[in-house]
Amino acid sequence: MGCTASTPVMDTTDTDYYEKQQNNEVEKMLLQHHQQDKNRVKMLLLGAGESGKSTVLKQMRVLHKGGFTLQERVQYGHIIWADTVSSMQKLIIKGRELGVRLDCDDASNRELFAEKQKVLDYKALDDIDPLAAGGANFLRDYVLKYTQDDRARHKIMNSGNEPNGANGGWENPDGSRYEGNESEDEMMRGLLEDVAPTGEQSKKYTKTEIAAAIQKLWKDDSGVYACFSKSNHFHLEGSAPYFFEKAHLFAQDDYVCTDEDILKGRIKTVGITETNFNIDNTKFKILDAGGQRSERKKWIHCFDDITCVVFVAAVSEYDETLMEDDRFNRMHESIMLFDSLCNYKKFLNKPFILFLNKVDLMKDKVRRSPVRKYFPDYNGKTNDVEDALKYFENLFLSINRSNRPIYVHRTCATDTQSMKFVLTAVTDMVIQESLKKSGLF
Ligand SMILES: Nc1nc2c(ncn2[C@@H]2O[C@H](COP(=O)(O)OP(=O)(O)OP(=O)(O)O)[C@@H](O)[C@H]2O)c(=O)[nH]1
Ligand SMILES: [Mg+2]
Repeated sequence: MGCTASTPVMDTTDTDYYEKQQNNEVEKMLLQHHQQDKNRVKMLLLGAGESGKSTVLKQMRVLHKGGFTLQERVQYGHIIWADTVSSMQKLIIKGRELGVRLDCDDASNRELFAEKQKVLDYKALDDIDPLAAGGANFLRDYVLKYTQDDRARHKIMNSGNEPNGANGGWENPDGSRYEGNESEDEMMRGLLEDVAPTGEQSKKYTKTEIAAAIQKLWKDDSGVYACFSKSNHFHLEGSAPYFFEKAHLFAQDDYVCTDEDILKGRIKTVGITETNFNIDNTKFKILDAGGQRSERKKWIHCFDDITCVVFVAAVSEYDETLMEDDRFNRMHESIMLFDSLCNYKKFLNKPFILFLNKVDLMKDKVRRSPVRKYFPDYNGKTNDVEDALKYFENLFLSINRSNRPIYVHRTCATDTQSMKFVLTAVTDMVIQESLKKSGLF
């Protein structure tokens, strides 16, 4: 008698059987997801606040995702208009504080004097839709950035809370989240009372008139320009000159922002955003982290399974202080951050890329602001951008205590043409590296 191998017979009437089947399916799916995730390139964009991380990500979207939605173009239109007005107001107010003589403060210069009055009276929040501009996050950032009212700043800074997440929820000091709306709305209303317009004043002028006044002050008031040259002493939007030049367009209610406008515009990143790309048949997940101090405690949550890190440092900021603490030099902060990330044990065997960003602004800056004044051991030529860039590049590289090379690129993140080359070189290198690691190359 032959012997046959017996196969266990499943009792398909058993309810356990169906449960086991389902579990197997779920496990299979999880495994597949895990496998897919392992094959995906996970690139982290890190660096201090305003260094240009989100601008790099925007360029990736222009190159690989066809750019921006209409909703984003409208949102940036509102934000840029508010930033245009507030930046000019700030130049006038800071000019006085810094002792810069403004032509528009001279009552005998009637035209400029009147234009200044219009700009100072105008309340940008009157003419924009705060919801379309980003809701609670926009309003809070607006108040923090521009109000001259210390009470409002103080109230926010000491609230112990930070809005985070798309709907503007707040993280409590103990780490729990508050998503509620009522008291947040109330708080925002309270804050805005401190800075909000009476409504009456603004309505005296149209946006077109205000745009014309801004452009006149920018072009004809030598004091306003002199104050701009000292803007390393206070916080001013880096793209303010661009906004002033195009103020007449941003003043139009139906103006739709171009790609360049969006690249020049700024929305601070809150938390960590994830964007997926398909580049040369490789899936990229790019994580863009908010760089301001209060945001950095969230970084650790995305450090696992990283393929590579792109560290963005704004080299033009060697003579500026932090928005969040004006006692700290921005470049020192960036170097300190680079030190801890480049030598962080989880990143030691990962490709590490350094973008020395804002080289366009650096070129203008070295002519008027000597590097040696802020970095006494700088021994390159004064006013020489190449020497200054080399100095900062060496400074960053000297911090690397690992054996792996750091890939350095000098970038202008707002320039699509040059970024196309840089980003292609970076993604090619990362794809090659990950193929080598997976043994496929
Ligand atoms: N001129 C110039 N402006 C730049 C460059 N890179 C970024 N910017 C501008 O700098 C501002 C800040 O850039 P973001 O990309 O928002 O900075 P970030 O690092 O994402 O900042 P956080 O989200 O706060 O961490 C924006 O207005 C950009 O347009 C550059 O290379 N040149
Ligand atoms: Mg950002």
